[in-house]
Amino acid sequence: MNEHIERVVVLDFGGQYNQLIARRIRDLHVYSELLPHDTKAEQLREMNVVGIVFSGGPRSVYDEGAPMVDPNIYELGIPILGICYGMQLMARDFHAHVDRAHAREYGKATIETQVQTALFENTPAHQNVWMSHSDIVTAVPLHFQIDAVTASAPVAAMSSPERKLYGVQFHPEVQHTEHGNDMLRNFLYTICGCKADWSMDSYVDRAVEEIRAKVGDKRVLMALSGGVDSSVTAALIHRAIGDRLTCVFVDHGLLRLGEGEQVMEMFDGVFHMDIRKLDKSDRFFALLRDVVDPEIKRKRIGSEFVKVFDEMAKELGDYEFLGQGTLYTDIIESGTKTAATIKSHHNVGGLPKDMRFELIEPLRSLFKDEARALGEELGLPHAFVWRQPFPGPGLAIRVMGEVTPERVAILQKADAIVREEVLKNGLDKEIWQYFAVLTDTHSVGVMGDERTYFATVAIRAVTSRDGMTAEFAHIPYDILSVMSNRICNEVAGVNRVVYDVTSKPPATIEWE
Ligand SMILES: Nc1ncnc2c1ncn2[C@@H]1O[C@H](COP(=O)(O)OP(=O)(O)OP(=O)(O)O)[C@@H](O)[C@H]1O
Ligand SMILES: O=c1[nH]c(=O)c2[nH+]cn([C@@H]3O[C@H](COP(=O)(O)O)[C@@H](O)[C@H]3O)c2[nH]1
Ligand SMILES: NC(=O)CC[C@H](N)C(=O)O
Ligand SMILES: [Mg+2]
Repeated sequence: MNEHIERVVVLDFGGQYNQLIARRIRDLHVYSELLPHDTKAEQLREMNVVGIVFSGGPRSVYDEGAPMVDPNIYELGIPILGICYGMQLMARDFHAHVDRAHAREYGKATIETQVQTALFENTPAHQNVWMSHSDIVTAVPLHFQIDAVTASAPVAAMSSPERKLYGVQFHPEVQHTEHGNDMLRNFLYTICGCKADWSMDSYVDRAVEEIRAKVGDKRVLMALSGGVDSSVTAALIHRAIGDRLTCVFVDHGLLRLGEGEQVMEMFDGVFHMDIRKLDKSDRFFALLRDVVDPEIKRKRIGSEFVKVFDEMAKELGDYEFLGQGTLYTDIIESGTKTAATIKSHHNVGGLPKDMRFELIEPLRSLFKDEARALGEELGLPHAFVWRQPFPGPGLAIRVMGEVTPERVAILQKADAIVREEVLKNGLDKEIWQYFAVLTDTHSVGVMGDERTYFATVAIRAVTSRDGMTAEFAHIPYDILSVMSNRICNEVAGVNRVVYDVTSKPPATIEWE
């Protein structure tokens, strides 16, 4: 990357949305990248940085060892936007007070702007934003002003416009902050004076070149699930190295009803590459016997996947590389040096430490919508690119408690009904993911004048753009009612259906 290109740097305090901030800025045609929070002011001065963003983060600013910035950064005269932890840090550094866990705010909040600063230009005085914090700035530092409040946050936004320092308690980078993109645009163009001189080079060409350079004349074994990310990755690797790519699709017994066959059918005739399906359900069920802890489930599945690939590689000959459709979302949720572990995605945090493969993951800095755009650019059929995401550990993380073939079979039936009804009613275009969860709760029911004591199924359906934040989908009651009736009537062992009405945060999309 050309050092002289104008850039906005995001200093990383370990927040879940950090890469998303950089991504949103790049979408606005300004080059942006994430750097460690302790990057020196001197280094920034040499890099043609025109704006700095302090990201959010899981820590509290007064915690021992809480991540800090080089104080000289405030002397650079470069505009700074502090987001959440970033604003709290700015408040602390200028000697204002931050209260620990004063008012927990997760999800939607309404701010009322007090001062129409450059950041809020062309946005309404009352607007919905997305919050995810428990600490709070209670008073602004000297020479700062309060720009916005919410019902529970006395300082939802603050600034010192002369010094070009701005802070917001909410997250402008997430889709659910209505005018977040306008605020980022204002920050870039009005406050930092950016030129809009960046556009994503042809990602395909660059990725193909990188794969060729890394793999040389060797071969790649690709973990293919039939999902969006691995299909796009396979197409990309295939373009780079042709038939030195072998794809392996593992049926771990935790797939949705009929999925094993459907995936192979889908690929047939579209992908002219070597694809093998392996039936390993016995092994995975044996491994999950008695396991109820979600993190243990994920880790066991992740390492078993790699074992299967390892055996396959030995059987087929000589493979040093493992291709995976890992996205940035999988990496951040699995935890990094500064980011907390939310859940270990099987393909990242679930990988064994002594794995002998080197990984090829060309999508690892992308978000889902970017992966989809890439898929379209590669000419993949619409049905591949717009499938709803399905997690690698499959139904194991949608069966609360122990995973047995019998419980998975119950879930498969309930889940098929949810999917059928969503498709029948044409809701699949607006809903990001829709599925059933088998809870570990039993409850009393009455069926045919008899008492039952059966399992509860939860329906989960969310809207989202990239899976980082989500809102529960507003499925009409009459459709929910059909789903509920059908599940209780058609799936033996279920007598109650509930609808999950939580957003992410505070919940996640999957239940485990
Ligand atoms: N059943 C499977 N067989 C082989 N590889 C798998 C399987 N399930 C997941 N993987 C690997 O793990 C990666 C991550 O899974 P993930 O579900 O996030 O991606 P995906 O299945 O490719 O796309 P989507 O998010 O649309 O489901 C996949 O890209 C793939 O490389
Ligand atoms: O490949 C995957 N391996 C995993 O271990 C995993 N866990 C969650 N997901 C998917 O990631 C998105 C975000 O999910 P959560 O809100 O539940 O964290 C949603 O789209 C989830 O379906 C996974 N995908
Ligand atoms: N999302 C964040 O940056 C959270 C900041 C801080 N840990 C809080 O709870 O308020
Ligand atoms: Mg998947």
